[in-house]
Amino acid sequence: MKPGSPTAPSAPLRSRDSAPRPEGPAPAVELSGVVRKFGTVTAVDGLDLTMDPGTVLALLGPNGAGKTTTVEMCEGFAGPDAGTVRVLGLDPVRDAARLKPRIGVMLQGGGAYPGARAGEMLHLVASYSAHPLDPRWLVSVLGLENSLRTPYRRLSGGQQQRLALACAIVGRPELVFLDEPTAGLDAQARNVVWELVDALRRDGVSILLTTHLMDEAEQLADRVVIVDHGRAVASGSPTELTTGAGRRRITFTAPPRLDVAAIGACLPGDARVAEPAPGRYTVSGEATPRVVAALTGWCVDNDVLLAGLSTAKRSLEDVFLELTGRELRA
Ligand SMILES: Nc1ncnc2c1ncn2[C@@H]1O[C@H](COP(=O)(O)OP(=O)(O)OP(=O)(O)O)[C@@H](O)[C@H]1O
Repeated sequence: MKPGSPTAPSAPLRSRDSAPRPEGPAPAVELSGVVRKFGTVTAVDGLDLTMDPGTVLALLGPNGAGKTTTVEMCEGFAGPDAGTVRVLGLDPVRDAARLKPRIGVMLQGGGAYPGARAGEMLHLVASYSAHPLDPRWLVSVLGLENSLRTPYRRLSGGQQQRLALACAIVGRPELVFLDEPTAGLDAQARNVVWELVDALRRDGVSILLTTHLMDEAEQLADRVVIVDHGRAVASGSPTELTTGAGRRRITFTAPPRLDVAAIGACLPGDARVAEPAPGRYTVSGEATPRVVAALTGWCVDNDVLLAGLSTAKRSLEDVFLELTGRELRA
């Protein structure tokens, strides 16, 4: 949360339950070999994942990657077909009664009573908690003052999203699940949500969020797990994933179907060129002036005009493309 921000949370967010437990801190979330099938569709396919307490972990992946299914198993809505799921050291299905007071859940689509007014809903959810946050403070931070008397079904999509977030955190959970928390929000509302997530993290709350927005994952997460077809294809901090231990890579755009083997043969060292998507190329190995000169030299010799060339830090989108050969938004 930026200093001086008019929406800066000032109320204590820390869970009353967040003091170290005698048995030592269990991982906030631990999945081991988790499989979940729907008929012939394998939504989650052998997923391993460990999330440290007090951190923000983003599950990043395209539509249908298995993010929501994974989160729903953590929330105890369904058990896995194989493997184990542990949340705060507990089995979310078997130990649901012990776990529910310690977690907050923001569902895609809200999971609300359609006729209830926004203010009634928030106060109802707050009443389930022994030590809730002040609902008036949350309403103010999330800009919901003018929506309190509006029935849930009449709220705009963005207002429903913000109310769902307020309901997820009003009980001071130790761990919050946020499924696509900024889907459908405008830039201003998205920033408010990002700032609130940041404030929760600073107060020691663990947050598992799903997103298909690279900038959201980069901005919020301590650790990103890139998911595709129900599997983790890469994980690490945003910096680790985008810089690959500090190295910069060359990417370039040019007409599709260039002879990548021929280009690679002109480059110094063992650099290889790949075309993971039509017209988008990557060069393996570290970007150096000699590699750039050799690449542009090949273009001169072959009358190829580059549309773009970058030696900047890779984005998570680039990382996903390199790993899967597909665009993250596809
Ligand atoms: N209840 C269900 N019945 C049948 N198939 C399902 C069910 N829930 C999920 N699936 C399928 O499982 C796969 C993973 O879906 P899931 O919703 O977990 O992906 P996701 O990564 O959250 O996608 P999105 O970003 O679109 O929400 C998809 O192929 C989806 O169609």
